[in-house]
Amino acid sequence: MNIMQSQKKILSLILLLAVVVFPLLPTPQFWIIQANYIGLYALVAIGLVLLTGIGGMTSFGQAAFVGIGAYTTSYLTTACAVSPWLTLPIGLLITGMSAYVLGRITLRMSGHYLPLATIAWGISLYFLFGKVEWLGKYDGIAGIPALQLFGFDLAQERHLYFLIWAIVLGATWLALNLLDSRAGRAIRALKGGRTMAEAMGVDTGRYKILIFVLAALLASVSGWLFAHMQRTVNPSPFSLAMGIEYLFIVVVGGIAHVWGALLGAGVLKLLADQLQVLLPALLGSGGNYESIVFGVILILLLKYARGGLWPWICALAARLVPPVKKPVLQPAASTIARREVPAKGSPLLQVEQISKRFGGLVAVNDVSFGVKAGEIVGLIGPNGAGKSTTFNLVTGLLHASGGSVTFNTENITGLHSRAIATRGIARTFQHVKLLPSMSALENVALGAHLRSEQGFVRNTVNAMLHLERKEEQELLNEAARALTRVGLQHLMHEQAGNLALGQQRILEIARALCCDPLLLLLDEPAAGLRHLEKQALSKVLQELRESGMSILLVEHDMEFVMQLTDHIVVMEFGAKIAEGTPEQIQQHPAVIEAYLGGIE
Ligand SMILES: Nc1ncnc2c1ncn2[C@@H]1O[C@H](COP(=O)(O)OP(=O)(O)OP(=O)(O)O)[C@@H](O)[C@H]1O
Repeated sequence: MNIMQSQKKILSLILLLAVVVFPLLPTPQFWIIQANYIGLYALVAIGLVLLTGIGGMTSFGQAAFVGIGAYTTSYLTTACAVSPWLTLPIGLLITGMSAYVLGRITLRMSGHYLPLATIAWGISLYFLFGKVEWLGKYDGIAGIPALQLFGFDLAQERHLYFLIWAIVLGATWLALNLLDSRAGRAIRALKGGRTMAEAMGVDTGRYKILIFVLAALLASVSGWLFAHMQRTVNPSPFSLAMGIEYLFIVVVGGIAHVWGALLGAGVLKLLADQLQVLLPALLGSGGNYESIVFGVILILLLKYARGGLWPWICALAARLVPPVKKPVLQPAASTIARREVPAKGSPLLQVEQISKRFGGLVAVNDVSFGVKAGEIVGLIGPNGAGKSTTFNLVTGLLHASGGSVTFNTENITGLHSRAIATRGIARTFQHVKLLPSMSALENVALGAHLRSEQGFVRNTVNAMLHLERKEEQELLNEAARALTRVGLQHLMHEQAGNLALGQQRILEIARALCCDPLLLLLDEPAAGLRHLEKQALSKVLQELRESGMSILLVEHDMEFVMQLTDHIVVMEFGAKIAEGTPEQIQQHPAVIEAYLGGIE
């Protein structure tokens, strides 16, 4: 166990002790009730951190899921005398199913359409609670029984406190574990957009649904606890206004931090209580003035501290107690199965008469070429020649209007990028697509996503319970090996966003290598690199070729291409105009005319 881990363990123990001791002290009842409310808000907020702060999907509708949990138990315990301990799983099932259906319909929406959709179902469910006869309409349901556990009467706030906070800390632990895993990297990659994550083999649709359902389940548990704490429910606490308040909590606490959810819930609840007393006294009349103050705080936060309070506190703590530098991992020999590499010189990729039309524009026109195992092929041409489009056709980011692509004897035409990544084609991007707040090691480990042998559900459950530590260590070891291969091992714990552009480009290559590809597709790998960096990159690529890797690269830097590649394909206006060895291409009249004409 290293020093960082022991520091974390000590902090966790102090926190646990504080939570346990708080109600045992002669703490006034008022503060116990406040702590219970903070716990209920924190549960919803943890889900929102996963969904919005980390997954990048803004939801205004979480209060409706709290409502489903609360109304399910309220109705079943009062009208059907079902035990509250049975209504909890029933509520979770109903919430989970509703969230799954809503998620399937709405999560495909992009931009502002998704938040608008969450507002729509938030409002719909609120009115549903208020209109249904057997749910008591706007008067709601009263006479909900208190919880009983091991002979303890949880009607007493001090007793209920322990249950609420055990659940909150449990949820915090599960969420932190989830994020610190292969599944967590996939979830964090969602914010970087679909393209990169899918190219690394991440099923983005599945992970979006996963965190949507998890966030809804946490909200549902909060609703269940709320109903048995209040002993009465009506639609008001589940309205759109409350949905906005939950979002406000995570923005204040730190929208991308699980601990920020707890902090935001505490700060908001305590602030609201103080303002509710203070403002009417100051202004001389009653009213919801605290909402105005919250509005102003929100605007100030969005302008000056978008990350919220948690990162601010962490930065302060790091200044007081500088964090211990993590040691550079010395990668052990790989323990994960690798693909069988085809014999050097055997045909690996064959592109046959491929075409792509964008409306009236023919971006790629009947282009054919091949890549043999163990060779580096360059795809060159002037700007707009169709090189990137060809790349995107090979990697499944675009679908061809005609022609075919065969890889390792299999026809892969029309497959989507995840399926193509699964077959052993990994790529980098013209405009670097890294996750800037993640470390270099974690970014590279994302490339190893497909190398886990566990299924989706098992992997997620194991990740939440931290039962996959051995496999996680193997994946991180693979990432460390890839970083060592490209000479960036000394930067493995550095945030990717802090690296120079040249290093970021090489980091993308390491991430692609971590997929254990048979073919590496590099889109302008030398763009923006200085002379020495280009030389270093060229050396890395030559070493990869020597180790049997096949590479197809698009590049503008002629010197780089000519000294590195075995074979070159030249495109102009979407068509192939020449191909051959670097020497042949340098002499080719059509190339000199069309492309190298200006460089005598
Ligand atoms: N999604 C798209 N919709 C419409 N036109 C597109 C699209 N993508 C590319 N094009 C057009 O297709 C042509 C080829 O573009 P492409 O990006 O493949 O060229 P390139 O050779 O990679 O250029 P560069 O070297 O500047 O990156 C260009 O005219 C471009 O404007």
